Amino acid sequence: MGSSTMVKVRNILIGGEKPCICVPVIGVDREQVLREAEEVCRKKPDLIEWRADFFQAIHDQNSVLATAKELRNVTEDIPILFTVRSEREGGQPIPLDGQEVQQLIEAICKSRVVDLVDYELAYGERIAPVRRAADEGGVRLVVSRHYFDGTPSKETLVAEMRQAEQCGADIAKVAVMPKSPQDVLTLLQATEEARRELSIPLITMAMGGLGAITRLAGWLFGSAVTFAVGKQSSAPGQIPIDEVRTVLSILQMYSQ
Ligand SMILES: O=C1C[C@@](O)(C(=O)O)C[C@@H](O)[C@@H]1O
Repeated sequence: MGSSTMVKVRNILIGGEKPCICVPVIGVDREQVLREAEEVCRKKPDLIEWRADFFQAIHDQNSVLATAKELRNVTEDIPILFTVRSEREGGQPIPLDGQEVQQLIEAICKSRVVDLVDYELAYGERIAPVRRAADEGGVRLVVSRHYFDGTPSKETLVAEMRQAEQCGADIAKVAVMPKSPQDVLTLLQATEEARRELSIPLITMAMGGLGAITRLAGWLFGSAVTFAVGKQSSAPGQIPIDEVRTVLSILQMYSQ
């Protein structure tokens, strides 16, 4: 099929000709989140990710919704991706179980204060109701899978992106932790194959130092978004946004 579908979110196009840069915000409370967001917005990322698993009041839905609303005022037209990364996939320990996370994500979708939500492929049957809530709120759904301890086979990675699409994802995302240059190639090959097969945009990265190349050149293989550091890093191997932007612009200039 080939990834023909682009996802338009506010003023940006995900899966278009240019790669998008997403910067995480990982503050632990309202003040930190808003201050960090103000600071990173000055660097003009294409997207902001609120990693709400770092937020200490995550158990208090009203507080999460109120902070998301304030974040919206800070980021203005920069789209917000709302993520509660599970501990098993590299996130912070949080006092919510699977059902409570689902309820929170659905509430966030329906509140319409964010533009995209991340939900893990491992949640399985819970994805369908989240998809419906996303539709209700006009929110885009990113279905993700993270391997913090290694890199599965290319076939597994492609199958997971395919499964994400079948579950109704608007965007499929996979992250791996390479232990060798071969693992980095596996991630890039899986990206390139999935790009040819699937119709939704992909976000892929290899983490850590070995994987840094994928954060800079992954879009040439089909990764539509790269995560970069605005103020604080949310995963190993992320590179500061200004440096990512410089390299992307050089690659874009000479890869036409
Ligand atoms: O899924 C991802 C990608 C990421 O893990 C990275 O490696 O850049 C960073 C996370 O904040 C984000 O949710």
